[in-house]
Amino acid sequence: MTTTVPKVFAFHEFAGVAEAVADHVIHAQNSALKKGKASKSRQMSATSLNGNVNSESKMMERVNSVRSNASSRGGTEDGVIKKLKKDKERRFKIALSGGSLIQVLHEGLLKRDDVQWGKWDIYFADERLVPFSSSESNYGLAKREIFDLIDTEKYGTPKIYHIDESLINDPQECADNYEKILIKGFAGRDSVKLPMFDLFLLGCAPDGHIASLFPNFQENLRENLAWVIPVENAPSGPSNRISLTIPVICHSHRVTFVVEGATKAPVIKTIMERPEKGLPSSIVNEGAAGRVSWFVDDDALIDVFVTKKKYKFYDDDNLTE
Ligand SMILES: O=C1O[C@H](COP(=O)(O)O)[C@@H](O)[C@H](O)[C@H]1O
Repeated sequence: MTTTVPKVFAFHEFAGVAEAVADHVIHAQNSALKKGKASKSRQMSATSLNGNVNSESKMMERVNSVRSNASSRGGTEDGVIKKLKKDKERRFKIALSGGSLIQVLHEGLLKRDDVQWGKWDIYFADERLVPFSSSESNYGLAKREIFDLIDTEKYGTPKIYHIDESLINDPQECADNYEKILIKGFAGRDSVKLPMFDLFLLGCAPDGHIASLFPNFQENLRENLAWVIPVENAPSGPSNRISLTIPVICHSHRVTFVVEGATKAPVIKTIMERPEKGLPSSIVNEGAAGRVSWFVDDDALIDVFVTKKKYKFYDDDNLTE
């Protein structure tokens, strides 16, 4: 394995991590929805064409502007309208892990007013096979700490894709069922080899597991066909789980780790300094090279030799990506 160094953003305290992670997530959202200045002006034209503007002259002005923009770019008016419709239908596809990440998102995201929750498709990186009401359920935790607290009147309702709770006693069946849910959400297995998330959010436990991929479970780490696998006899936490696989994680547009606390410093040291040990995170750092970021507090970086970056908040008003 070669040594690929990911971007590591360091923070003095938890609040700093939460705010920066929220900004990073919203930037990923905005890029996915193409909510830049260019698309904003296109959206205005779309509104006019949908008849939501009272003044007829204003509407004609915008229709003409769409026409002239179309012809100046060598396109047709029909083509532009189709594109406007496509822009409107675009969704932000995100995979969430459970554990401490949920508290980070609770702190950071709920206070932002630029989260377009109604355009989010939320999947889970992994799930512990316990009832949703258990404090150990990833979906259950995210529901209580985030989803139930969203002002849906104002921001819309996200589509949430969780496991089928009735299958928690059968890991294989549960994994197969969740894979089917992904296949449906990502346009079918025949048309896409792997789903592509706009953003895949991961934690990393002190024992090095990410999602429900554990360091010594080599077969799981090598899985390259299934999108979702059953995990049995997990060495920590609930023993039965399902997990999205390494190829799915690495195929994402952005892969982001969020890690805090001194108990994680030893594993972060191994990940950053000894990639040849092949911990799950090191495999992802390598497999998704160039698309991986780490948001880590200083406690988790004690004695870790790595280049730390300062996170710069985005100004998405100028987003043209
Ligand atoms: O078991 C799990 O643990 C990891 C790491 O959790 P953390 O609390 O140490 O951040 C988590 O990312 C995963 O979703 C969960 O099932």
